[in-house]
Amino acid sequence: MTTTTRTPERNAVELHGVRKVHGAGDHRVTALDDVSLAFPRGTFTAIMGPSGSGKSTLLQCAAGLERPTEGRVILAGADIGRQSETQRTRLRRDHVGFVFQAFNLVESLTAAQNVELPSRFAGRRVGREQVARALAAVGLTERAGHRPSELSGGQQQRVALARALVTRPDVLFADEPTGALDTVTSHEVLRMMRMLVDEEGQTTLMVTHDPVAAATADVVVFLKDGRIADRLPLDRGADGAGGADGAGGADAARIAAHMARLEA
Ligand SMILES: Nc1ncnc2c1ncn2[C@@H]1O[C@H](COP(=O)(O)OP(=O)(O)OP(=O)(O)O)[C@@H](O)[C@H]1O
Repeated sequence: MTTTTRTPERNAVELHGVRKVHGAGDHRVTALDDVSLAFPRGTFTAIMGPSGSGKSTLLQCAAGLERPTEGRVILAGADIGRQSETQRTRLRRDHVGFVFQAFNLVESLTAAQNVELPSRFAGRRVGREQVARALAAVGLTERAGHRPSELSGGQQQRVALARALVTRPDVLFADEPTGALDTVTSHEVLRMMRMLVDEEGQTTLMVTHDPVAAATADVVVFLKDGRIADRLPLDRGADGAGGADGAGGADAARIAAHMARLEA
Protein backbone atom coordinates (compact mmCIF):
# COMPACT_ATOMS: atom_id res chain seq x y z
CA MET A 1 0.00 0.00 0.00
CA THR A 2 1.32 3.45 -0.83
CA THR A 3 1.02 6.35 1.51
CA THR A 4 1.32 10.03 0.72
CA THR A 5 4.07 11.80 2.58
CA ARG A 6 2.85 15.32 1.93
CA THR A 7 -0.37 16.37 3.59
CA PRO A 8 -1.54 19.59 1.95
CA GLU A 9 -4.26 19.88 4.54
CA ARG A 10 -1.87 20.37 7.41
CA ASN A 11 -0.21 23.55 6.22
CA ALA A 12 -2.06 26.42 4.61
CA VAL A 13 1.23 27.79 3.22
CA GLU A 14 4.68 26.25 2.84
CA LEU A 15 7.90 27.94 1.77
CA HIS A 16 10.74 25.67 0.68
CA GLY A 17 14.18 27.22 0.24
CA VAL A 18 12.72 30.49 -0.98
CA ARG A 19 15.06 33.09 -2.40
CA LYS A 20 13.74 36.37 -3.71
CA VAL A 21 15.93 38.82 -5.59
CA HIS A 22 14.57 42.28 -6.40
CA GLY A 23 15.98 44.42 -9.22
CA ALA A 24 18.67 43.60 -11.73
CA GLY A 25 22.38 44.17 -12.37
CA ASP A 26 24.05 46.48 -9.85
CA HIS A 27 20.67 47.06 -8.21
CA ARG A 28 20.07 43.45 -7.27
CA VAL A 29 18.89 43.02 -3.69
CA THR A 30 18.44 39.61 -2.12
CA ALA A 31 15.36 40.23 0.02
CA LEU A 32 14.86 36.57 1.04
CA ASP A 33 17.63 34.02 1.22
CA ASP A 34 16.86 30.31 1.63
CA VAL A 35 13.73 30.71 3.73
CA SER A 36 11.84 27.53 4.62
CA LEU A 37 8.71 27.89 6.73
CA ALA A 38 5.35 26.24 7.17
CA PHE A 39 2.19 27.88 8.38
CA PRO A 40 -0.06 25.16 9.84
CA ARG A 41 -3.78 25.60 9.42
CA GLY A 42 -5.52 27.34 12.26
CA THR A 43 -2.39 29.03 13.59
CA PHE A 44 -1.42 32.68 13.97
CA THR A 45 2.15 33.64 13.01
CA ALA A 46 3.75 37.05 13.50
CA ILE A 47 6.69 38.07 11.31
CA MET A 48 9.12 40.55 12.83
CA GLY A 49 12.54 41.88 11.97
CA PRO A 50 14.49 45.09 11.45
CA SER A 51 13.58 47.43 8.61
CA GLY A 52 14.60 45.91 5.27
CA SER A 53 14.90 42.38 6.69
CA GLY A 54 12.42 40.98 4.13
CA LYS A 55 9.14 40.87 6.05
CA SER A 56 6.95 42.38 3.32
CA THR A 57 8.70 40.32 0.66
CA LEU A 58 8.00 37.17 2.68
CA LEU A 59 4.34 38.10 2.98
CA GLN A 60 4.09 38.88 -0.74
CA CYS A 61 5.69 35.58 -1.73
CA ALA A 62 3.61 33.57 0.75
CA ALA A 63 0.43 35.25 -0.51
CA GLY A 64 1.21 34.58 -4.16
CA LEU A 65 1.57 38.28 -5.00
CA GLU A 66 5.17 37.65 -6.07
CA ARG A 67 6.90 34.59 -7.43
CA PRO A 68 10.07 33.41 -5.68
CA THR A 69 13.31 33.67 -7.67
CA GLU A 70 14.27 30.24 -6.36
CA GLY A 71 12.54 27.67 -4.17
CA ARG A 72 8.87 26.81 -3.90
CA VAL A 73 5.82 28.39 -2.33
CA ILE A 74 2.85 26.08 -1.83
CA LEU A 75 -0.34 28.01 -1.18
CA ALA A 76 -3.60 26.11 -0.70
CA GLY A 77 -1.96 23.06 -2.26
CA ALA A 78 -0.72 24.88 -5.41
CA ASP A 79 2.90 25.60 -6.35
CA ILE A 80 2.69 29.32 -7.19
CA GLY A 81 6.01 29.33 -9.04
CA ARG A 82 4.42 27.12 -11.69
CA GLN A 83 1.35 29.26 -12.12
CA SER A 84 0.59 31.97 -14.64
CA GLU A 85 -0.35 35.47 -13.51
CA THR A 86 -4.01 34.64 -14.16
CA GLN A 87 -3.86 31.43 -12.14
CA ARG A 88 -2.21 33.25 -9.25
CA THR A 89 -4.86 35.98 -9.36
CA ARG A 90 -7.55 33.31 -9.16
CA LEU A 91 -5.71 31.51 -6.37
CA ARG A 92 -5.54 34.73 -4.35
CA ARG A 93 -9.16 35.55 -5.03
CA ASP A 94 -10.32 32.13 -3.86
CA HIS A 95 -7.92 31.40 -1.01
CA VAL A 96 -6.43 34.58 0.40
CA GLY A 97 -7.60 37.62 2.36
CA PHE A 98 -5.59 40.78 2.98
CA VAL A 99 -5.61 43.57 5.52
CA PHE A 100 -3.18 46.46 5.46
CA GLN A 101 -2.25 49.40 7.67
CA ALA A 102 -4.57 51.63 5.60
CA PHE A 103 -8.16 50.41 5.90
CA ASN A 104 -8.88 51.21 2.21
CA LEU A 105 -12.63 51.54 2.75
CA VAL A 106 -14.86 53.41 0.32
CA GLU A 107 -16.17 56.46 2.21
CA SER A 108 -19.50 56.65 0.39
CA LEU A 109 -20.42 53.03 1.12
CA THR A 110 -21.79 51.44 4.28
CA ALA A 111 -19.83 48.84 6.22
CA ALA A 112 -21.92 46.06 4.65
CA GLN A 113 -21.38 47.43 1.13
CA ASN A 114 -17.65 47.74 1.78
CA VAL A 115 -17.56 44.10 2.81
CA GLU A 116 -19.54 42.96 -0.21
CA LEU A 117 -18.22 45.02 -3.10
CA PRO A 118 -14.62 43.87 -3.66
CA SER A 119 -15.67 40.22 -3.94
CA ARG A 120 -18.33 41.17 -6.45
CA PHE A 121 -15.76 43.11 -8.48
CA ALA A 122 -13.53 40.03 -8.39
CA GLY A 123 -16.39 38.02 -9.88
CA ARG A 124 -17.45 36.23 -6.72
CA ARG A 125 -20.99 36.44 -5.57
CA VAL A 126 -21.27 37.21 -1.91
CA GLY A 127 -24.71 36.82 -0.42
CA ARG A 128 -26.30 39.03 2.19
CA GLU A 129 -26.01 36.27 4.75
CA GLN A 130 -22.29 35.93 4.15
CA VAL A 131 -21.84 39.68 4.65
CA ALA A 132 -23.91 39.57 7.83
CA ARG A 133 -21.90 36.61 9.09
CA ALA A 134 -18.57 38.34 8.38
CA LEU A 135 -19.70 41.50 10.17
CA ALA A 136 -20.98 39.44 13.09
CA ALA A 137 -17.63 37.64 13.30
CA VAL A 138 -15.91 40.98 13.93
CA GLY A 139 -18.65 42.18 16.27
CA LEU A 140 -20.08 44.83 13.97
CA THR A 141 -23.63 43.62 13.32
CA GLU A 142 -25.03 46.84 14.74
CA ARG A 143 -22.82 48.94 12.47
CA ALA A 144 -23.64 47.31 9.12
CA GLY A 145 -25.40 50.44 7.85
CA HIS A 146 -22.76 52.93 9.01
CA ARG A 147 -20.29 54.68 6.74
CA PRO A 148 -16.55 54.70 7.56
CA SER A 149 -16.71 58.32 8.83
CA GLU A 150 -19.22 57.15 11.45
CA LEU A 151 -16.87 54.44 12.76
CA SER A 152 -13.76 54.53 14.95
CA GLY A 153 -10.39 53.55 13.49
CA GLY A 154 -10.61 50.16 15.20
CA GLN A 155 -14.10 49.58 13.85
CA GLN A 156 -12.98 50.58 10.34
CA GLN A 157 -10.16 48.06 10.51
CA ARG A 158 -12.66 45.45 11.69
CA VAL A 159 -14.77 46.21 8.58
CA ALA A 160 -11.60 45.66 6.53
CA LEU A 161 -11.14 42.35 8.39
CA ALA A 162 -14.72 41.33 7.60
CA ARG A 163 -14.11 42.25 3.94
CA ALA A 164 -10.97 40.09 3.90
CA LEU A 165 -12.78 37.16 5.51
CA VAL A 166 -16.16 37.22 3.77
CA THR A 167 -15.02 34.67 1.17
CA ARG A 168 -13.68 32.42 3.97
CA PRO A 169 -10.07 32.46 2.74
CA ASP A 170 -7.59 29.74 3.69
CA VAL A 171 -5.15 32.36 4.91
CA LEU A 172 -5.45 35.91 6.19
CA PHE A 173 -2.39 38.05 5.46
CA ALA A 174 -2.07 41.18 7.56
CA ASP A 175 0.63 43.77 6.90
CA GLU A 176 0.95 46.10 9.91
CA PRO A 177 -2.82 45.91 10.57
CA THR A 178 -2.52 48.02 13.72
CA GLY A 179 0.07 50.45 12.37
CA ALA A 180 -2.41 53.31 12.08
CA LEU A 181 -4.24 52.65 15.34
CA ASP A 182 -3.81 53.89 18.90
CA THR A 183 -3.20 51.45 21.76
CA VAL A 184 -6.86 50.96 22.64
CA THR A 185 -8.20 50.41 19.11
CA SER A 186 -5.16 48.35 18.23
CA HIS A 187 -5.99 46.07 21.15
CA GLU A 188 -9.57 45.76 19.88
CA VAL A 189 -8.42 44.65 16.41
CA LEU A 190 -5.83 42.21 17.77
CA ARG A 191 -8.35 40.66 20.13
CA MET A 192 -10.66 40.16 17.17
CA MET A 193 -7.92 38.58 15.05
CA ARG A 194 -7.04 36.23 17.93
CA MET A 195 -10.67 35.28 18.33
CA LEU A 196 -10.97 34.49 14.62
CA VAL A 197 -8.03 32.10 14.94
CA ASP A 198 -9.37 30.45 18.10
CA GLU A 199 -13.03 30.22 17.15
CA GLU A 200 -13.00 29.98 13.35
CA GLY A 201 -9.60 28.32 12.88
CA GLN A 202 -8.51 31.22 10.67
CA THR A 203 -4.89 30.73 9.58
CA THR A 204 -3.28 34.16 9.99
CA LEU A 205 0.09 35.60 9.06
CA MET A 206 0.84 39.10 10.31
CA VAL A 207 3.82 41.37 9.68
CA THR A 208 4.32 43.83 12.53
CA HIS A 209 6.86 46.09 14.18
CA ASP A 210 4.92 46.05 17.44
CA PRO A 211 5.96 43.47 20.10
CA VAL A 212 2.54 43.80 21.77
CA ALA A 213 0.81 42.92 18.49
CA ALA A 214 3.23 40.04 17.90
CA ALA A 215 2.45 38.70 21.39
CA THR A 216 -1.08 37.94 20.14
CA ALA A 217 0.28 35.25 17.82
CA ASP A 218 1.10 31.59 18.47
CA VAL A 219 4.61 31.96 17.16
CA VAL A 220 6.89 34.83 16.19
CA VAL A 221 9.32 34.38 13.29
CA PHE A 222 12.21 36.85 13.28
CA LEU A 223 13.95 37.79 10.04
CA LYS A 224 17.31 39.40 9.60
CA ASP A 225 18.97 40.14 6.25
CA GLY A 226 16.43 37.97 4.46
CA ARG A 227 17.04 34.91 6.61
CA ILE A 228 15.16 33.38 9.51
CA ALA A 229 17.09 34.53 12.56
CA ASP A 230 14.87 33.01 15.21
CA ARG A 231 11.51 31.44 15.95
CA LEU A 232 9.76 32.07 19.25
CA PRO A 233 6.72 29.93 20.10
CA LEU A 234 4.40 31.59 22.61
CA ASP A 235 2.59 29.55 25.20
CA ARG A 236 -0.99 30.67 24.97
CA GLY A 237 -2.06 28.61 27.99
CA ALA A 238 -5.34 26.79 28.42
CA ASP A 239 -7.32 30.02 28.67
CA GLY A 240 -5.80 31.39 25.49
CA ALA A 241 -4.20 34.23 27.43
CA GLY A 242 -2.00 36.40 25.30
CA GLY A 243 -1.00 39.83 24.16
CA ALA A 244 -4.41 41.07 23.15
CA ASP A 245 -5.93 40.24 26.51
CA GLY A 246 -3.45 41.95 28.71
CA ALA A 247 -1.77 38.73 29.85
CA GLY A 248 0.86 38.91 27.14
CA GLY A 249 3.01 41.63 28.71
CA ALA A 250 5.75 39.12 29.50
CA ASP A 251 5.66 37.78 25.93
CA ALA A 252 5.80 41.30 24.51
CA ALA A 253 8.85 42.01 26.67
CA ARG A 254 10.55 38.80 25.44
CA ILE A 255 9.74 39.69 21.84
CA ALA A 256 11.07 43.24 22.32
CA ALA A 257 14.28 41.80 23.80
CA HIS A 258 14.70 39.50 20.75
CA MET A 259 14.18 42.46 18.45
CA ALA A 260 16.70 44.57 20.34
CA ARG A 261 19.29 41.81 19.94
CA LEU A 262 18.58 41.57 16.19
CA GLU A 263 18.88 45.32 15.76
CA ALA A 264 22.08 45.60 17.85
N1 LIG B 1 10.53 46.12 -5.50
C1 LIG B 1 11.75 46.18 -4.98
N2 LIG B 1 12.82 46.50 -5.73
C2 LIG B 1 14.06 46.53 -5.22
N3 LIG B 1 14.35 46.26 -3.93
C3 LIG B 1 13.33 45.95 -3.12
C4 LIG B 1 11.98 45.89 -3.59
N4 LIG B 1 11.18 45.55 -2.55
C5 LIG B 1 12.00 45.40 -1.49
N5 LIG B 1 13.29 45.64 -1.83
C6 LIG B 1 14.46 45.53 -0.94
O1 LIG B 1 14.44 44.23 -0.38
C7 LIG B 1 14.82 44.27 0.99
C8 LIG B 1 13.69 43.72 1.85
O2 LIG B 1 12.57 44.62 1.76
P1 LIG B 1 11.19 44.38 2.52
O3 LIG B 1 10.29 45.50 2.14
O4 LIG B 1 10.73 43.00 2.29
O5 LIG B 1 11.66 44.52 4.04
P2 LIG B 1 10.80 44.80 5.35
O6 LIG B 1 11.41 43.97 6.43
O7 LIG B 1 9.35 44.60 5.07
O8 LIG B 1 11.11 46.34 5.62
P3 LIG B 1 10.26 47.48 6.42
O9 LIG B 1 10.14 47.00 7.83
O10 LIG B 1 11.14 48.68 6.31
O11 LIG B 1 8.95 47.62 5.71
C9 LIG B 1 15.17 45.73 1.29
O12 LIG B 1 16.54 45.90 1.14
C10 LIG B 1 14.40 46.49 0.23
O13 LIG B 1 15.04 47.72 -0.07
